[in-house]
Amino acid sequence: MRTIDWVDGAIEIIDQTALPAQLTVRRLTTVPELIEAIQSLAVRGAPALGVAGALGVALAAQTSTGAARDEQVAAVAAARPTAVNLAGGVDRAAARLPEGAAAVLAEALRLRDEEVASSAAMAARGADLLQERCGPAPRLLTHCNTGGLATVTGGTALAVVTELHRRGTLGGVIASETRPLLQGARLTAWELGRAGVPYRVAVDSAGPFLLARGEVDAVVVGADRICANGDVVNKIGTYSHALGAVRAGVPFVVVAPESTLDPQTPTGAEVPIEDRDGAEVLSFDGSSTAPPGAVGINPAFDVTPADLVTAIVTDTRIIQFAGA
Ligand SMILES: CSC[C@H]1O[C@H](OP(=O)(O)O)[C@H](O)[C@@H]1O
Repeated sequence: MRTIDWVDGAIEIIDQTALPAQLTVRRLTTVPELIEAIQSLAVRGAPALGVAGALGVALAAQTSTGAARDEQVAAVAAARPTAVNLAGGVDRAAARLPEGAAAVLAEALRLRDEEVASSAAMAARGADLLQERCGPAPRLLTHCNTGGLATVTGGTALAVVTELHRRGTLGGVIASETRPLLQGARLTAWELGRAGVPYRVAVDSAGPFLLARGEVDAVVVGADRICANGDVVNKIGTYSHALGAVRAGVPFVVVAPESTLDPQTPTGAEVPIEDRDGAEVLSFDGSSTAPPGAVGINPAFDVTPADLVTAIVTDTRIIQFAGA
């Protein structure tokens, strides 16, 4: 099942806010509906956002013209600031606007198909690397959600996990829950369960201690933007796991398609970090967890400096960092 696709003239997505309780497909027929879905994380994950951005341009080209269309295109690109794929997907499809709506859609569908192929390539390349570096049955820690739900299908870091399971060489996997929106506990757990992969869920702050206790052979995560110097921008909590990995002497491996590399941005210091509503921190499953008057702080991403990264696995290469 694809996380996002173009079906009969509209965008269809799996509504990730309803998982794991309900598997719901939503049909988006207007650009404002798409923007709301992006901002509420009904559709999320860097590669999926890239395809959403490109299909958003196709939707704008199909439903509006002139300045109104251009405003809608700009609004899609600005829906979330951190994952480079979103604006990248918009730019790629928008370059075809002079050729007409059909050309825009064709470009968006090419991007969709490229992301599908990228997932398969990263799965094999990443599994080979981890087996080489960590022995025949690596025990992994992963953060946030990087499965098919974060892409079109297949995933990035989680595709490596499921590939090792398919090979019969996965020693185990711990998914950190990923507060406050629980992409790990809700989405990664759901995907691993469906794939028949045994897993355990840990609170985010347990990661460094589990590493210190020798329970993890490698940390494997995705990315939302990889800067020119190798700094990795990813879900909040990634940096803590990287520090724990280096302290424990185990590899910290990032799995991301080439479309997430951003050579135009020199370092992580220049990346806009999405600050989400603090109320997300102060509630759980719809119930408030803090007293009236509490104020939440809610950066959605952090920056892992390149010197903490062992390797970046993309769909076409492995970038090794000597420092780690
Ligand atoms: C394979 S990219 C997944 C990437 O996106 C997530 O962010 P969000 O759930 O806010 O879209 C997280 O950073 C994942 O690593």
